[in-house]
Amino acid sequence: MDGNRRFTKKCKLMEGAGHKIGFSALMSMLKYCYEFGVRYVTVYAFSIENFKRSPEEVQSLMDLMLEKIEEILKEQSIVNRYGVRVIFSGNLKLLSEPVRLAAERAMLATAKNSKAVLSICVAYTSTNEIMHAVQESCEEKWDEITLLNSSGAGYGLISLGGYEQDVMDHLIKLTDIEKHMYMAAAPDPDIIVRTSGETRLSNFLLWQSANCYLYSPSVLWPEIGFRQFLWAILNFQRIHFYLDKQRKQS
Ligand SMILES: CC(C)=CCC/C(C)=C/CC/C(C)=C/COP(=O)(O)OP(=O)(O)O
Repeated sequence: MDGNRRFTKKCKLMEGAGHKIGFSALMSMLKYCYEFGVRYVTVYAFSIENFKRSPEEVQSLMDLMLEKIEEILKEQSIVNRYGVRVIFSGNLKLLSEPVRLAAERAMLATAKNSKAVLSICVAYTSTNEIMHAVQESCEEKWDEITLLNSSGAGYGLISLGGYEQDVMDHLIKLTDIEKHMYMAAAPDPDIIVRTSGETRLSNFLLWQSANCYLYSPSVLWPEIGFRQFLWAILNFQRIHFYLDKQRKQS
């Protein structure tokens, strides 16, 4: 959701206004998604890098987050109207207690919703997610790892699948790591939309985006609307249709 501060400057608004309008833009985009049958949406709301911003800005973003979490829990909110399960993904221990508790409350309150999943990435970076998943996988198999070390057997520790899996037994497999990803509740994305014309992933879903279509409209996030939503879907379908045709011909 790139370009909220630039939108504030561009429209000469009060500090923080761009992020508030950005939240409304998010609600509109979610409505389009759910109306058109997109069941999994993941948003990059606050990265671990964002903690390096000025304390005032971090505080104001956290206040906004808190206010908006309360809003999405209301009976008539988009989340409840469309039966959306909300998941906060990231290193939630880095959040202040009120925000972390509100996030946990939101996850609990929507846990039984089953029509769609909204993953909100906060205190998130992809490299942190991967490190966390590898550490959890090692911890899970710690007894076996120590046994292996003491026996001196020539086994591999981590397997990424493929050839080496045939010739060696491995304790930690790709599926073990994936199960511990913050993103485990959602399938890999088909489309990543990054506004303001940026084509970098900036440490977002690096593991999950291997086969993903990146769409980067030039609008700032608060300006995003139905036109960009439609373009994202149509371009994705066009590329898929073309790749399918190529595959059938070869
Ligand atoms: C509950 C919930 C999901 C709340 C989300 C609210 C929201 C819109 C958060 C966006 C936060 C953010 C750092 C966006 C990037 O724009 P930027 O600040 O980096 O702006 P810039 O790209 O112009 O510098």
